[in-house]
Amino acid sequence: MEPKIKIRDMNFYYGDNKALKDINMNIYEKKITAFIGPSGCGKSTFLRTLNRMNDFIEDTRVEGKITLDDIDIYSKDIDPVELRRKVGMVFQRPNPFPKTIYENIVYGLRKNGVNDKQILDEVVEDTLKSVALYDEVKDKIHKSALELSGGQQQRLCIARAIAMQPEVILMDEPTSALDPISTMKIEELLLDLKENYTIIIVTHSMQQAARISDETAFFLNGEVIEHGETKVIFSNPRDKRTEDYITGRFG
Ligand SMILES: Nc1ncnc2c1ncn2[C@@H]1O[C@H](COP(=O)(O)OP(=O)(O)OP(=O)(O)O)[C@@H](O)[C@H]1O
Repeated sequence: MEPKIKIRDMNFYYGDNKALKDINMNIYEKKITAFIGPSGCGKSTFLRTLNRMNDFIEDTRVEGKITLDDIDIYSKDIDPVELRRKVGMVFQRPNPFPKTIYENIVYGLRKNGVNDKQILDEVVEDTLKSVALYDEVKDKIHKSALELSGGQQQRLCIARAIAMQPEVILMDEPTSALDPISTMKIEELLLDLKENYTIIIVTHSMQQAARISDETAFFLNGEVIEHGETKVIFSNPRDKRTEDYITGRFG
C-alpha cells in the first residue's frame, strides 16, 4: 500500500534548537498511528509539522520533505489553510468555542461561505452521530457547548474536525484530560473513525497505544528510535531503548 504521508530526512528547528532529527517515516491510510515517548522528545512538534501548525511559531524551520498523497506540503504552491482542512487537529484539552453545539460544528463551514441551513443541519446531525454524541445532545444542540462534560466536549471537538471532511486527523493527547469512561468512549470512537480517516495520535499512555493503534513510533530526544506494527513494538522491540521505555524503566 502507498503511504498516505511520507516524511523524508526531516529536521525541525526552534531557533538553534534542533528538536527533530533526521525523521523518515511512512504513515498509512485508514490506520491509527501512535507516537509515544517521554516528555519533550518532540512528539507534538512532529505532529504539528504534518499540518504546518508550527508555521505559527516564530523562528522555526523545517528541512527535508513531507508529502501528503505525494504532494509536498511545504511547497510554495500549498495553501496552509486548505492543508489544515485536509489534515485536521484535536488538542489535549477540549477547546470548544463559547458558542452553541451547532455553531461549533458548522464554524469552519460558515467560514468557507457555506450557510445553507439544510446542509448545515445535515452536517450537524451526521457528525454528531459519527462521534456517538447525537443521542446525548439532540435536545440541546442550540445550547452552549460549554455546558457539556469534558468527554462530551472532546467528542464535539472531534465532530468539529470531521465536519470539514478531513482525510487525516491529528490528535495530541486527546484523552489526557478525561476520566477513564470518557477515555474509553473516545478510544471506541477512534476505532470506528479509522474506517474513514487516517489517524495519528500522540499519547503518554502505552496501554492506549497498545489498545487502539495499528502502528507505533517511539520517539526519544527528537529522533524516531523505532517504528512499526504496534504488536511487534510492544512484544518484540528491536531497540533496547524502546524496550526500556515500554517496560517502564524510564519516562
Ligand atoms: N513553541 C516552542 N518554542 C521553542 N521550543 C519548543 C516549543 N515547543 C516545544 N519546544 C521544544 O521542542 C522540544 C520538543 O517538545 P515537544 O513539545 O514537541 O515534545 P513532546 O514529546 O510532545 O513533549 P510532551 O510529551 O511533554 O508534550 C522540547 O525541547 C521543547 O522544549
